Amino acid sequence: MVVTTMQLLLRSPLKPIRLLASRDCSSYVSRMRYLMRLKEDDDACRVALQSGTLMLFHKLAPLLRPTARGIYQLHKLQASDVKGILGKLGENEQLLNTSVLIGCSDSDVPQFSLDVGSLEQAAVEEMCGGVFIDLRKAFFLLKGPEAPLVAKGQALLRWHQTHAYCSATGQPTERNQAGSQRVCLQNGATYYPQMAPVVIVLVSDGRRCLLARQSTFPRGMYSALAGFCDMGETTEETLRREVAEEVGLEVESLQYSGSQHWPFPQSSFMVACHATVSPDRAEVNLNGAELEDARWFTLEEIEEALKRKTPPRSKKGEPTEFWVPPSYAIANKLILEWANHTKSHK
Ligand SMILES: NC(=O)C1=CN([C@@H]2O[C@H](COP(=O)(O)OP(=O)(O)OC[C@H]3O[C@@H](n4cnc5c(N)ncnc54)[C@H](O)[C@@H]3O)[C@@H](O)[C@H]2O)C=CC1
Ligand SMILES: [Mg+2]
Repeated sequence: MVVTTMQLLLRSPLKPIRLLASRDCSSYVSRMRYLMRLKEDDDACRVALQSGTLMLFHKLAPLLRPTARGIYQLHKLQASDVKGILGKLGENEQLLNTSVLIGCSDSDVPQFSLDVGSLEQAAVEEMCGGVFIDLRKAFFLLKGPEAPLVAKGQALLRWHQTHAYCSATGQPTERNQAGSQRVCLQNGATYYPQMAPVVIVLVSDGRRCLLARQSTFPRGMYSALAGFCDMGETTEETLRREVAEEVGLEVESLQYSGSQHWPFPQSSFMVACHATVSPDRAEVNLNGAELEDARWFTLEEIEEALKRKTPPRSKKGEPTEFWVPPSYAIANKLILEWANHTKSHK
């Protein structure tokens, strides 16, 4: 059937998305109100910093702590620990005030992140018993809620490092204590941290799913198709355009799956969907300028790839086994959902 008009169907539009309820709803509300206050009240935020926990970064690489062979955790420090490190390494204690507020733990402890890129990396690592690891690698090592926390911490620090000046006046901007905004000292314009909206889509023909790779991806890794939204586009329009541009296919239906903040390249807001194409109109016509390869994968191939929890190693010259993004990446969630759905309908 030739699709002449936009036939993108959002299936089950009224199906509710269940949120993980906290054990005590009122404590969730009070935590959110507390965070709101810290963003508005610089003095309260400075007090909170003294009793909060800090995640350290060095030139945007997070500090992790090895806990057992191959197992790492985010290394969280107290303000007093950080002051001690700054003092021993001859750095002004005021550096602590460049921390940014990230959140609040379930036990009501405010969480901050701080970049100590001005200090010698090895010296900080030795004093903390940790190691600064590139964020992409850290995503393979961290489990549970630590990965989104570290992503948020890094993204906010990066935003401050790249928004020191007003884009209208060229004059310096000044941050509030929480780091939730910056204001131009000349014209008073307020800047807030931004994310670029991206649609990520796992296309299926009912039997197989379509994954692609860019030449910059690590060897052997394939992911779902993704693309930035153009100004004025809806999610559906971006999805339809990106699939057409990148692989020359026309999608027939889509279903929303979830969303995620992704700290690369400068903070993206990923909107994840499943989409279908007709099996008799599934021939890929690759846009070689954007993608190195795009292929249909069977359920068996996907199940094998999902078993690999870390990037496979291959000897020089040998082809690398096919693998998919780490479990924290929303692409992984889409692939897992597709595999479970396809298996249950076999
Ligand atoms: N969390 C996840 O599971 C995954 C996340 N991603 C992310 O999705 C993002 C978008 O995917 P791509 O295929 O690269 O997008 P894309 O297909 O739109 O192509 C990227 C190109 O779009 C242009 N562009 C337009 N607006 C842009 C903006 N705001 N920022 C940067 N470039 C912009 C640039 O020319 C850039 O080279 C990537 O940055 C990647 O990090 C991609 C796959 C999986
Ligand atoms: Mg793309």
